[in-house]
Amino acid sequence: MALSKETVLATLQSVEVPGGGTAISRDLVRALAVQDGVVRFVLEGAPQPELEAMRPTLETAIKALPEVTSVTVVVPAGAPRGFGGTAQQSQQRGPAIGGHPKPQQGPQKVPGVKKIIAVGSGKGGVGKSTVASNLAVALTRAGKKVGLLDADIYGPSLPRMMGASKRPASPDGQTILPLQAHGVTLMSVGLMLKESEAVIWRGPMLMGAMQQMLFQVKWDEYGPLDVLLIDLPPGTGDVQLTLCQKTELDGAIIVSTPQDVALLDAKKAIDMFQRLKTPIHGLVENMSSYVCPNCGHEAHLFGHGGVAAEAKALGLPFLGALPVDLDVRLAGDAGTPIAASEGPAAEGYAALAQGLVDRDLI
Ligand SMILES: Nc1ncnc2c1ncn2[C@@H]1O[C@H](COP(=O)(O)OP(=O)(O)OP(=O)(O)O)[C@@H](O)[C@H]1O
Repeated sequence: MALSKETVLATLQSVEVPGGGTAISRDLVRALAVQDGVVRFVLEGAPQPELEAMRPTLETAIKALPEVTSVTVVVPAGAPRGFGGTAQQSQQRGPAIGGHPKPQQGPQKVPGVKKIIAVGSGKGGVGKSTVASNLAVALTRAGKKVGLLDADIYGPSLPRMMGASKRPASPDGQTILPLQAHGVTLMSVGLMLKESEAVIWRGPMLMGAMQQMLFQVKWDEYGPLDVLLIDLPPGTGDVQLTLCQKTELDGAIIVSTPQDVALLDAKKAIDMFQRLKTPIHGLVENMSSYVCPNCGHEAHLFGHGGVAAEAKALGLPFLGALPVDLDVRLAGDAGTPIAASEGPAAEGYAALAQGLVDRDLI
């Protein structure tokens, strides 16, 4: 009888590996290929020395199968640290982030959260995280209990923008306790990983991480949330899809600059949400205009009014225009969003927040 994938998986499941458990129970096996007696797979999801230590055990076990002619087990160089491990290890260093998504029946509510709103953009660098962090603070100032999840796995900037850098605690090695900054309950993949780790993840790892960020984080740690804002990565990839499939998403806000290239990508993001049946709560034009602080001249660096026009054409609400403002950038870099201060920029965000509250979206 020809060697099957199931036989190899069953063998891997039966062998205890150094560090405890099996490579299957610890979700360490990726890209298993079995063909004509040749077995190949990748070991990923635990510290590299641990993976190297278990490689010979696994190779020996697979080679012992009668139909096997060769075995190749690959441990990628620089495998992420801090994933996987036994329950005891994971309790010591906090929960493992990333891994295959767990089976789940349909979209589920996130415990302790009334509404979930995604903040997305098509293009990167248009100010999505700036808008998400400031909107979170403005909504908090308007009396709402707000959570903010940084799902921008490839460039998590919310810890810096919100002035939070502590690694979240996990008393039982499973539940993750979010941080609190400027009155906002905050969690970011960036707080759980070393800077270079997430960028090497493939789709399933990203999807697993998203699922954990939604369901393993104790979002009501500081009281039940009226809304959880999710800062998405730019584009229309695995994170966006996971979010729409795993949770009951109440709506999405799309941020764009008025520039044609940004708008083109924003339309793709809108199309994706519409196809996934997520209501679009509205569009925000960021970097809409620039008023020279010296002479008062108003310039339109990236064009002007394009997002409002697009919203009208698509029959979607236009939520507001936010100018290019040096203070907005400096405040973000300093870890205190401008919405936490007084002045015209903070008022712009307060108006954006109030508009959402008035329409009963939050
Ligand atoms: N209205 C604004 N005025 C001045 N600077 C801004 C404004 N909006 C965003 N910025 C600055 O532009 C840069 C990019 O913004 P931000 O990180 O919010 O964009 P993003 O769309 O989330 O990017 P990414 O694609 O990396 O997630 C940041 O340095 C931010 O401070």
